[in-house]
This record gives sequence, structure tokens and C-alpha cells, in this order.
Amino acid sequence: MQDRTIWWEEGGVGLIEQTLLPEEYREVVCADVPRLVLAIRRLEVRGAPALGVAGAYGVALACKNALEGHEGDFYRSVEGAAALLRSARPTAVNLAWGVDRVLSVVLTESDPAKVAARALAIAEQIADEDEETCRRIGSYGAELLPDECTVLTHCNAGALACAAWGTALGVIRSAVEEKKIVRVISCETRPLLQGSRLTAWELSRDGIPVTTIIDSEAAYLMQKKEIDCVIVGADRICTDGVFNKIGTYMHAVVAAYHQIPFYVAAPRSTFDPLHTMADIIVEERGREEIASLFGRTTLPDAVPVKNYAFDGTPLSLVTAIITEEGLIRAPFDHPWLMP
Ligand SMILES: CSC[C@H]1O[C@H](OP(=O)(O)O)[C@H](O)[C@@H]1O
Repeated sequence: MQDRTIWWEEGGVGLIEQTLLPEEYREVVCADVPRLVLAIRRLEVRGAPALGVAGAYGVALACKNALEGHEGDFYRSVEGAAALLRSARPTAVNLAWGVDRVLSVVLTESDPAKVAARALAIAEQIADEDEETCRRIGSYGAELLPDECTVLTHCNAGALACAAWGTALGVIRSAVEEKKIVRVISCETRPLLQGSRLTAWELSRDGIPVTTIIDSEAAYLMQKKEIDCVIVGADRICTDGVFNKIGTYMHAVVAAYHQIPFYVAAPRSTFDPLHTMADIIVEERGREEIASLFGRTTLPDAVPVKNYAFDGTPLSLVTAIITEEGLIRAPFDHPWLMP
């Protein structure tokens, strides 16, 4: 099994195909940008930091194919592919960040062969940086956890959402490395079940105690004082709030009501100081994700759905943001949150 969620190999961009987990572990290789875009849109690869790495490798892949395929105007081909990658999913800021970090260098070189080499070198650097960043987030976050605790998490902010290690789950992994006793309550995270399919899969493979619950059970466990803190990832941190998987806001409100610490673990690449929550497009996904389950139809044909993939949590409900440079707490006047 790969030690990275997404990687470069001879044929293109390799990735763990996450829609098949936990029943099947399969690696796929995306040989061109349209196939990588499809993988992003199908959530074969997902998670904000992993999308940043995917965007970076995607531009490198576009350069490789434009160079080898003699696809007419090299730069026009690469810029077109970069636009496709950027638009694959709208909410996580990391995707555009990864694309732009590589594209900005590509456009400064005049020799396509040098461009392709530099693009790959930067994408590899971004992937390596992401793992190091997650480990630093993990280390800062582990300091927040008592020697024994129960942590609730939502969706998957683990190694599968990053190049490796994870953000929210990275905090848990670091705490366990420091011999703390951490029990995890993983919300299944309807409708795509990243919490049960991916977080429970990751933690059980690591031997970290994990119990999966339905999303609506979290409030009851908080009321029963069975949760010591909540730690989630993020897809975009704006000047006034955090976008994360749908259901996060619900947990933040209930945690505040029960005075339970609510932490967001995220790298600097997830910060977007140029926008407020009101500016952000929240991805809406297809009806089929709600109207069917395990091959069964669970909704009468005529009934419409609302399938927002994310929601926004005001910073007023966040105890601290755990970053690779340390904690950011109220009043959240940190430079990373300032335009
Ligand atoms: C480490 S950030 C992971 C973040 O991404 C997930 O969304 P998706 O699975 O749709 O890419 C979710 O919001 C996680 O918290």
C-alpha cells in the first residue's frame, strides 16, 4: 500500500481510489488531466490538502502531455488544463492554490522542456510540504489533548484527505505517538460516508480506538458528556468563518451549547483572507447521493433534494484553529485571516 494518498509515477498521477473504500483498496493512475478532473469530481481523490496536491500534479501532467503530445501551443494547452482543474470543485481553496503555485512558475519559463521539469519538481515539493505541514499541525494539536480523552470528528480529515498523516486525524495520530489515550468518535458523514468509509478505515488500520455514529447522534453524546472535544478539518477558512463538510456547523453549535472545545485543524493553504463566508460558492452535488443508498431508492422520484457538500461555521463558534505555525484563537486577528 502507498505511503501517500496521491503521487507521481511514470504514467501520470497515481492515487488511492477512495470511492471503493473500505471494501476495496485500489490504486489508479490518471494519464491525462480530464481523467484527473473526473477523479476529483467523483471524489476518488478528495480532501482540501489532497486537492491542492492534485491541482499541482495536474499542471505538471498537463505540461508533460503537452510536451510529449506536441499539442499545438504548449502554453495554451497548459493554461486550458489548469482552468479545467481549478473548476473541478469550487469550495476547497486548496485546489486553485495548488494549480496556481505551479502555473505561476510555468509561465515564467520559455523552454517547454524546462517548464515540464520545473512543474513536476514544484508539485513534488508541494506534496512533501503537505506531509510535513500535517505533522506540524499534529504536534501543535496534540498539546491540546488531555492524557486521556474522547474526540469527535466529522468526515475525513486524515491521511486520505492529504498527501499523508492528515490534519484532524494528524492531531490524533500525534497524540497517540505521544502515548496519550485517545478514543475517536467518527461521524459517518452522510451522504458519502467519508467518516465511516474512510476515517474508521484509517484509524482501525492504525489500531486507534474508533467508534462510528450517525451524524445526528453527536449532539446526544455531547449532552451525555461523552465528548471531550471536537476536531475537524477545513476546506476554506475565510476572514469570518470555516467551510467544512456539511454537518460541521451543526456540531459547532451543539459543542458551543455544551461548552465543549471545537478545534479546526488546517494548513495555511486552506486560508482565504480575501473573502468572507458570504462570498463563497458552496458546492451542491447530485440528487442521487441522497436519493439512493446501497443500491436502494430511498426517496420518491418526485421529491427534490438539497445536497450542499459543505457548510460555514462562524469563527465565533471555533475555540482555536490548529495550524503548522501554532494555534490561532479569538479574536482571530491573525495575519493569515487579514486581507
Ligand atoms: C483535511 S481537509 C478534509 C476536508 O475535505 C472533506 O471534503 P470532501 O471529502 O468533500 O473533499 C471534508 O470537508 C474534510 O473535512
